Amino acid sequence: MFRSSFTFDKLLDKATSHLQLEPDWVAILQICDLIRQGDVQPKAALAAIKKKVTNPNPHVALYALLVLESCVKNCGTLIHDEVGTKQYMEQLKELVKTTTHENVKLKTLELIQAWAHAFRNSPKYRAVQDTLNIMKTEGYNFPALKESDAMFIADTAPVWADGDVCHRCRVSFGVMQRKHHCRACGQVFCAQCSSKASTLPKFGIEKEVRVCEACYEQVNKPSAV
Ligand SMILES: O=P(O)(O)O[C@@H]1[C@H](O)[C@H](OP(=O)(O)O)[C@@H](O)[C@H](O)[C@H]1O
Ligand SMILES: [Zn+2]
Ligand SMILES: [Zn+2]
Repeated sequence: MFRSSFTFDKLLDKATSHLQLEPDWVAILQICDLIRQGDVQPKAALAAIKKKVTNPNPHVALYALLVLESCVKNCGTLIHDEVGTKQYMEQLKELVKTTTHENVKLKTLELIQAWAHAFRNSPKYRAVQDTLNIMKTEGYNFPALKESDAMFIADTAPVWADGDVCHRCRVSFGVMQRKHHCRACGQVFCAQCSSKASTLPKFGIEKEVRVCEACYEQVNKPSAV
């Protein structure tokens, strides 16, 4: 886990370096992979990204907004649950109010509007639409909506469940019996019931990650010809 968060920080520094002449999409998508694979916690990732978004250097801030945009597009519920909150939207509204860089302001307005459209049928993320409406009444001019900005990948790995016993064999967790999570179904298992690994292309996970016995069978069963 430590190595992954170190990798995450390195990738974020690289993706938001003011020395970049253009977006480093490889680094940006690797950041999304780390989040999707559960290698870095969404809260920690977003906190690090927010620090970069509020960086006084406009290049760093703008690249950080691109990272944020990609995470929302590619990491699904894991990220939406954090970004779609009143608290997070207030932070973005504050950025629009305080930034002295027109392009940072414009990009942030663009994101708020795209997310409000993307989450228009999700009461859970009501705070996004509310923020858009409030800012419009406060006189902020939003750019024209680009439908493509509001298109997110549909399938992302499920949020991890919690539990005191293994979802498969019911053994109780403790000091000698550690919890593990299957990246495919999100359930919690003992080591014996989640000892296998598999790629999960349907969730955009290209590296082998921990899966439970049932999901391993499901993902690797020979497809019916
Ligand atoms: O080893 P621990 O200190 O118990 O921490 C556990 C590991 O981080 C597991 O990662 P893994 O699924 O990749 O094993 C994770 O699924 C559990 O939720 C954590 O409790
Ligand atoms: Zn078990
Ligand atoms: Zn599973």
